[in-house]
Amino acid sequence: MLELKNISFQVPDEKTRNTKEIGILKDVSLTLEDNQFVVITGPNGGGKSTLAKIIAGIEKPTSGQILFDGQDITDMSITDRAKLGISYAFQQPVRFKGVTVFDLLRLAAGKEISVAGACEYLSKVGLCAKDYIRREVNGSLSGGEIKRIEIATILARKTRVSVFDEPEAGIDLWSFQNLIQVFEEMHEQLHGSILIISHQERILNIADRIILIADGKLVKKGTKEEVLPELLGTANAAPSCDKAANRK
Ligand SMILES: Nc1ncnc2c1ncn2[C@@H]1O[C@H](COP(=O)(O)OP(=O)(O)OP(=O)(O)O)[C@@H](O)[C@H]1O
Repeated sequence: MLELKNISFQVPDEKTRNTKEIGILKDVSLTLEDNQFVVITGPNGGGKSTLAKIIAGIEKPTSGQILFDGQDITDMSITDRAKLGISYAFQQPVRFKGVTVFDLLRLAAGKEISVAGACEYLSKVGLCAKDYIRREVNGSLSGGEIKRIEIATILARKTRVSVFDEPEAGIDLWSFQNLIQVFEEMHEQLHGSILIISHQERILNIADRIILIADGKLVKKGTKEEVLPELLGTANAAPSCDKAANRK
């Protein structure tokens, strides 16, 4: 079980020459139960990616505590969190020059896997495996391809907590349908928790719980029946222009 207790994240406000701070996350508490599928959604700039990075250990909260099975991991590095079983797929994945797709999948699996085994992960994310397995994970891959390869590495990793930041970004409609199935299968077969940041109603629809984050705060959490109607009802509301002022 992963618990976030009163997480806040502040950064210096450049507009005030760093004399003041901007609150990106404000006192966010949430629990990710074992085997639970949670989707975090909310308006752009609300703090969702920051929260995911805090879980992965990429950012450190200004205050608050993160517990994993009761162990305080707030000050733990990304590598140590990964060893504990927390994996994270970036909104914009990183490229690794000189490393092939096969190497990356083997590294992710943490053990020797066959080419056939690696190809299976690629097929799951809608890539024709033979076209990609020997390719380098460099700038020659398109945004959608690299995104799918990264999702395949998370599948290979089979960790206790898998965090995906907007997995749908850059993915075409056909592959998107596949992706939904991948997440459903992951949820059924993997004994771990899945946390997805998404704006897509179809991903929200397959979640056990939905969390709404806006303006750095946890605004609502509950089942899709509890959260979706209100969310869809407010989706057309005009965006606020005084967001920056509200953050203070
Ligand atoms: N290190 C930082 N310094 C300054 N501002 C930051 C920093 N990190 C995040 N922000 C700001 O905090 C806000 C929240 O960013 P974040 O990426 O977490 O939002 P998000 O909810 O994931 O948005 P989106 O839906 O657009 O991906 C944004 O306005 C962003 O510009």
